[in-house]
Amino acid sequence: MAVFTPVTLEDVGHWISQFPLGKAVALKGIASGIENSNFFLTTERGEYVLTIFENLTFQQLPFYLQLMRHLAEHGVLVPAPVANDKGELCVPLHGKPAAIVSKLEGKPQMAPQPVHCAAVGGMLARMHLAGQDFALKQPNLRALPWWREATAAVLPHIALEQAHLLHEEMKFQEALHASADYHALQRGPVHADLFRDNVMFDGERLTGFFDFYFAGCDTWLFDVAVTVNDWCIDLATGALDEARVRAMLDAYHAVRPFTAAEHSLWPAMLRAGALRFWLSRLYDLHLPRAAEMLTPHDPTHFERILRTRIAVPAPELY
Ligand SMILES: Nc1ncnc2c1ncn2[C@@H]1O[C@H](COP(=O)(O)OP(=O)(O)O)[C@@H](O)[C@H]1O
Ligand SMILES: N[C@@H](CCOP(=O)(O)O)C(=O)O
Repeated sequence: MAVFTPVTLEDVGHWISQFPLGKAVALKGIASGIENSNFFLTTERGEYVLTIFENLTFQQLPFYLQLMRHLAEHGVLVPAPVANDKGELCVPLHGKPAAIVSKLEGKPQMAPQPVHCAAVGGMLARMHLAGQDFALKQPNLRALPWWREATAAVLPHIALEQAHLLHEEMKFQEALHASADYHALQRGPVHADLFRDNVMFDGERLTGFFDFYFAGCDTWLFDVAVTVNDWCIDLATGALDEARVRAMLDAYHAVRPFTAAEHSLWPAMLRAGALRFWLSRLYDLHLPRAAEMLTPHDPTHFERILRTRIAVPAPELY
C-alpha cells in the first residue's frame, strides 16, 4: 500500500554500483509509512533502508539528510545516510530523489513505560546539543506561519465550538510567540515529530530516532512538548501520565538542564505542541492532497489533548 514507486532488485542492481555497498542481494517493500516509498535493502555490506521521496524535492532534501549525517557522526542514534562515489546523499531513482540510510534494529514501542520515556528524553537532549553546530538552517515548516495558513484553511470546515477553541488558542500562541520569554528560549534543529512510531527499541534499549522529514529549526522546548504529548499520555483521554512525564523530563534535564524561561513557558508549549498536530490533522482531513491514499489521523485526539492541557496543570518541567 505505501510503496508508491515500485522498484525491483534488478532496477537497484546497476544503480547501487555508485555506492560503496557491494552488490544488492535483496529488496523488500515496507508496507507502513504514508509519505514515501521505503524498502529494506540487503547488500553485501549489510542492511539498509532505501527511500524514494514522493513529495520532497532535491532542493529540500540536503537539510534533512545532512542533519541525520551530522547527528550520526556526533553519536546520536539516527539512521546514517550513505554517500555515493561523488559524495552525494540523494540521487535520482526512477526520476525521483532517493537515499540509502542505515537500518535501525528493533521496532517501535507503542506501549511505552517510564524506562522507554527516560531513554527517549536522554537521547532527545543529546540530539539537541549535537545539533548546535549544524551549519544548514531551515525553519520548522509547521510552525506559527503555517498554523496561521492552516487555521484560515480549516475554519470553513469545522464546527463553531471548535472554531472558537482554535481562535482563542491562536490568539494565545500569537501573544506567546511575541513575548520576550519566548525569544529567550534556546533553539536549533529539532525533530518536531518524535512520536512513538518514529523511534526504534530493542526491548528497553533505544536503537534510534528516524523519520526526520518534519525536522527544522525551532525551540528545543517545542520538541520536548511534542514528544511528551505523544509518549507520556493515556491515549484514550490525552491525560499526562505523571510517572512517564517525570522519567522523560528528568532524563532530558540530566543531559541538558532546562532554563528558567523554559520552566515558565512549559504549560504554554505543551498547548503549542497539541495545536500543531490538531491543525495538521484537521488540514489532512478536510483538504487532502490529490494523491492521498491513506486514512487521515483522527484530529479529535489532539483537540482533546489541547483542551486537557488548557484545563489541567502540567507536571513542572523540573
Ligand atoms: N532507518 C530505518 N531503519 C529501520 N526501519 C526503518 C527505517 N526507516 C524507516 N523504517 C521503517 O519504514 C517504516 C516507514 O518509515 P517512515 O519514515 O515512517 O515512512 P513515511 O515517511 O513514508 O511515513 C517505519 O515504520 C519503519 O518500520
Ligand atoms: N505524527 C503525525 C503524523 C506524521 O506522520 P509520519 O508517519 O510521517 O510520522 C500525527 O500523528 O499526526
